[in-house]
Amino acid sequence: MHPSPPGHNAIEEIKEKLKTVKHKILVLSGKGGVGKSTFSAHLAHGLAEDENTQVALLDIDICGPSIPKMMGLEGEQVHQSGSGWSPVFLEDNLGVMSVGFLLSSPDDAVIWRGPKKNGMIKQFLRDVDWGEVDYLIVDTPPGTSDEHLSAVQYLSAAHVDGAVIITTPQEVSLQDVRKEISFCHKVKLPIIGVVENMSVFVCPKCKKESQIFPPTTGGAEVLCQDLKIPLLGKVPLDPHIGKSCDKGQSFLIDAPDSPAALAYRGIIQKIQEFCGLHQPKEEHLISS
Ligand SMILES: Nc1ncnc2c1ncn2[C@@H]1O[C@H](COP(=O)(O)OP(=O)(O)OP(=O)(O)O)[C@@H](O)[C@H]1O
Ligand code: SF4
Repeated sequence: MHPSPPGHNAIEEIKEKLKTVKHKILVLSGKGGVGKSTFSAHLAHGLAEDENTQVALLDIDICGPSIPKMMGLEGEQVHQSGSGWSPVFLEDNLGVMSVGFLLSSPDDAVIWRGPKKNGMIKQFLRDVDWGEVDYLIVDTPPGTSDEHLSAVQYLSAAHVDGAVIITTPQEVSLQDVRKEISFCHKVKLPIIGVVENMSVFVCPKCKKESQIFPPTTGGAEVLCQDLKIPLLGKVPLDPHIGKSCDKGQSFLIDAPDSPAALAYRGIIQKIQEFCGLHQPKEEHLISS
């Protein structure tokens, strides 16, 4: 069952709070474990490499917040300011907010039920004091659950630019992407494009490409052609990505010339171009 649309006051408050945020990007995946949080973290790192760009990363994966660890911010806590919660700053121009900062231990399972989760998402959107921000990246929970719909509803009130959908080349993941795409159409969320993650393995010695997960149906490329959605790029499988994340570092800095870092950069550039070209539409609130 879908949650009812947020009340008029909540929408107005969120709209007011996010007025200082120029671009809002949702990162979605139908399946868990396909690399959505890793992508969100590196989108934030990549955009924040320009010190004149203010970037905010919001992790609303209420059941499995992994952003604090990936950003090297485990154990940090949010502070209450006069006008709301202050994000945790990794750099002067990169602020992070995660439900993980509210847990007493990283192992605490967050098993809140729908209404409480929705309340938490609303609170994040309404009460975090982001300040003047160029890009807000929202790492969402996997699936097309209630949390998604609420996040999209609240964010759509504040003009979302669009969604980036992450998948692996495997059919099980692509099937969920199709559902995710129809969900986006249903809630009138523009789709920036699809990222195929863990596409191939590039041998560090001879640079030969091997398909670890051979696509049976043509992978994301065919899906994007069929559904007339941009394929933003393919990120190869690189074990160093996990190592950088475990250390809370940017893989883009750790291995700048690797095929995966180059792929991330190409995708980030396309997202920047999309945000520059597309002005977010006027409110597209859900009437269901
Ligand atoms: N291109 C890649 N190459 C190698 N490892 C990767 C790549 N992308 C992600 N990973 C690894 O895959 C694992 C899952 O990634 P991540 O946590 O980002 O997935 P997720 O989609 O956000 O999962 P969930 O939705 O369950 O939170 C991590 O260990 C991460 O380091
Ligand atoms: S891809 Fe080439 S270098 Fe890499 S392990 Fe195979 S043969 Fe060796």
